Amino acid sequence: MAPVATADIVENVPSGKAMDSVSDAIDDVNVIKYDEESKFDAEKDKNTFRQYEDACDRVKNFYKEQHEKQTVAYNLAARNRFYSSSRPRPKMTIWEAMEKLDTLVDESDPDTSLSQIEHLLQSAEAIRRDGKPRWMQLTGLIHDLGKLMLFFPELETQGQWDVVGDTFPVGCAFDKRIILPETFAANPDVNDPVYSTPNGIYTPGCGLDNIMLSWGHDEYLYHVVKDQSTLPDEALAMIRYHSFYPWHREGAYHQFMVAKDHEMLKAVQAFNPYDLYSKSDGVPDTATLKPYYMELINEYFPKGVIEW
Ligand SMILES: O[C@H]1[C@H](O)[C@@H](O)[C@H](O)[C@@H](O)[C@H]1O
Ligand SMILES: [Fe+2]
Ligand SMILES: [Fe+2]
Repeated sequence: MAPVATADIVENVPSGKAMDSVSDAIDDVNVIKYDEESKFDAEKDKNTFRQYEDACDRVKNFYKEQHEKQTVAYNLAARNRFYSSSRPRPKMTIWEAMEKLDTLVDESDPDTSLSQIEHLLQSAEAIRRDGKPRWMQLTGLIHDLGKLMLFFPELETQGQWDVVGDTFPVGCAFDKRIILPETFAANPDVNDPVYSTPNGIYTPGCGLDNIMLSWGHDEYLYHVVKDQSTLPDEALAMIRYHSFYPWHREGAYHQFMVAKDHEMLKAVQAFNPYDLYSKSDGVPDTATLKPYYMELINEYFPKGVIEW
């Protein structure tokens, strides 16, 4: 857990008794209160988001390709490439990464016409306006930076289908609650005697850490951030599972969860409205917001330059 900027809180608090309330105050700024209603999405018309059956051909074709090609074999190969010790790792700061990502148009997304940097700032700003912890604001700011993998040739991404879009486990049956489920018919794993069973290669209660989620920007960024930042576990879960809608929204694959996953589910669900419904907010002014977020980045990424 990262140290909180305590200067303001600690000032003028000399006695031992009062110090207790200081640590209470520190906890308070860092903790998400799950029972507290989000003010931010109360006004949104949620039925206008994620309408995949009515989506344009660009989005439908994206999922057709993704559902056909995300196989166990492909996922193992992608992970091998990523973990290979000989892989040269590009180096850049978080802000440089945000600027680099800005040219990407996400083919899986029916809900935004804005650039990636604007989407990241919208998410972070919505979290900040709702008075959520600083680490969660930063999580909003960076959560999609994994899409940068498209620009790193050594990762050999195959197109957008192994970078963006919702995620789902491979190695067990594809659940009907994944969007456009009929498009899995063309995935060779549906004919595999093990991968096509409800639990597949996994056992119930094995924990989500042991499930191979379709390869893409969530898993990639999770691995980059977990060793190079001081962000808490909840932030790492928000990054790793934010596209896992069949799990966090539809309630699928719960048989694999362990106690920690139930805690993390609350965090991911608390994060989701800020990712999804902020897409209809106004366009943020990048230059004005930069100083605030640079400070936040420096707080949780002590190295400055990140190895991607
Ligand atoms: O189209 C979107 C987009 O690619 C997001 O970054 C991802 O997190 C969502 O799950 C997906 O539906
Ligand atoms: Fe995402
Ligand atoms: Fe996002």
